[in-house]
Amino acid sequence: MTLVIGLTGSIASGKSTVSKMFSELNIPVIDADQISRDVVEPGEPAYKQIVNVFGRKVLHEDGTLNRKKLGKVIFANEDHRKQLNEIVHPEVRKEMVLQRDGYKDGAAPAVVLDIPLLFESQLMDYVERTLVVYVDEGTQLERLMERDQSERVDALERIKSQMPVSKKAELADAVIDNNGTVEESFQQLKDILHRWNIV
Ligand SMILES: CC(C)(COP(=O)(O)OP(=O)(O)OC[C@H]1O[C@@H](n2cnc3c(N)ncnc32)[C@H](O)[C@@H]1O)[C@@H](O)C(=O)NCCC(=O)NCCS
Ligand SMILES: Nc1ncnc2c1ncn2[C@@H]1O[C@H](COP(=O)(O)OP(=O)(O)OP(=O)(O)O)[C@@H](O)[C@H]1O
Repeated sequence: MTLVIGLTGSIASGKSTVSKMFSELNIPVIDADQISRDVVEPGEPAYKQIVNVFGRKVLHEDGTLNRKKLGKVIFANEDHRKQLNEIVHPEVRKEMVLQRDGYKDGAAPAVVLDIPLLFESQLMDYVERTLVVYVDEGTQLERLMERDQSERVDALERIKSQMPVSKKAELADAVIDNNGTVEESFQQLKDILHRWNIV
């Protein structure tokens, strides 16, 4: 049986970093962020709805989505964020389920759904176990600003648009404390997967 693991956390808590560790262990990862990029490509249904709702101001000259501009709009305004989520999330969920079911009862001992908004979007029924990558707020802000070269106000807007990662850690079946080194987090992951009889 293939165990379906929901990997989540908050922005810049280290989900992608832990996703890479799963790949190193030959455990497949389905990345909701990547799917959310695929479904807004020009010509996709969600792309047309985004242009209808937000206008061409959120597009580059070449017609592709200006992610920075759309991000500014939706992280500064909850109503706009809800409008975008209503357009994109159903398309992401459809594709995620398709990919997940392709792995079930396959050879892999587990498949991972990397879903940033797993708890906010109440997607716990899509997975069997939840794993949260935890980081304290100060480290989260520092790493986010460093990675995205973003301003403090923009980084804080994104962090505040999600459930606090400390709350997610309380809801999770297992937690990786990612405040230390990447190696220390990798050891925590292996210990959890050993407990779950995956490795
Ligand atoms: C607004 C967009 C265009 C900004 O793109 P950008 O390349 O700057 O960010 P990216 O997509 O890489 O997201 C980075 C992180 O932001 C956070 N985030 C993204 N969208 C949201 C959202 N709607 N609500 C809360 N947090 C979000 C997540 O932690 C995500 O991992 C993009 O984030 C988007 O399309 N969001 C709506 C779809 C969505 O909710 N995706 C995240 C979960 S599937
Ligand atoms: N243990 C760690 N030590 C130092 N830096 C780290 C650690 N874990 C992650 N990072 C760095 O912190 C930043 C955020 O990590 P990552 O991109 O994995 O977070 P994320 O949760 O996937 O973010 P997002 O929600 O935006 O997808 C990256 O630049 C990453 O290299």
